[in-house]
Amino acid sequence: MTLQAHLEKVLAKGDKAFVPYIMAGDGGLATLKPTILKLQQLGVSAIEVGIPFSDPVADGPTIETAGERALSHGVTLKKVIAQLTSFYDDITVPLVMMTYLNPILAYGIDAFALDARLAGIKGLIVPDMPYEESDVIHPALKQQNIALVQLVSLTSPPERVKKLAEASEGFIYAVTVNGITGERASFASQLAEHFAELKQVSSIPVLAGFGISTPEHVENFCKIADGVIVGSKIVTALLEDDWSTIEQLVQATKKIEAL
Ligand SMILES: O=P(O)(O)OC[C@@H](O)[C@@H](O)c1c[nH]c2ccccc12
Repeated sequence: MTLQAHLEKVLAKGDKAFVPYIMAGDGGLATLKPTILKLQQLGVSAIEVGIPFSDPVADGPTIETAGERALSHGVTLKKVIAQLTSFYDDITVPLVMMTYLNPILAYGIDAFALDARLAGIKGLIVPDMPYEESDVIHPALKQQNIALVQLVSLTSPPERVKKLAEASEGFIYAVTVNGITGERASFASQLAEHFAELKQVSSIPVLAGFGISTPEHVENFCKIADGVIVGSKIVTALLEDDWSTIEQLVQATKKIEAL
């Protein structure tokens, strides 16, 4: 099943999508399997699997230090893919990989796309690759049925939003703030309008991400979007082995009445 179909199945049940972000290999590569299987058991809709990178673009301090920890464990794109492949049969939740372009080019685009599919990757986010340059990897991804997810920022002009919304695959990653990843206390007030416009130009699910860190945030964004992506809060909770916080965030997507 494609990433989009997976998410639409969640939405058809009346739930909203919950997508946790994890830094692969934070705590060592051996943590990857138990973490993914436990999140899957909690009923998350997909998992964004981040590849640590020496030169990240949009990462705030929490994700950045998680990346440094993973790198100190010797984690690489190749090792993550090999590890995921080793428990492929246990994975039922769609995986969305977040990696920068350089590791993909170093891997070899066709080899990466093939190996990623064999590892259970259904979608890909490449934050430092502008949509205009996505032709470099898009054909290889298409061949392996891997959706290339586009990020839409708050500052994109309407024409560009429309273009990105049409080009995005799997879902649209709607960034909720101007700036970097990380927990936030509050959000801009006109977000409801922004999401309404985004929903209007998109035919695929629209998920909100950046700064979402409490059950209340999750509920609020689920009223205006099809679901949420939570990164920093999940990374911190995993570090502290605090599964009740994660469970509360997931549960907050299950009692949503649309506006
Ligand atoms: O950490 P936050 O604020 O909850 O946001 C999710 C984000 O961390 C995750 O999706 C992500 C991590 N690194 C990225 C780089 C670009 C875009 C998105 C990301």
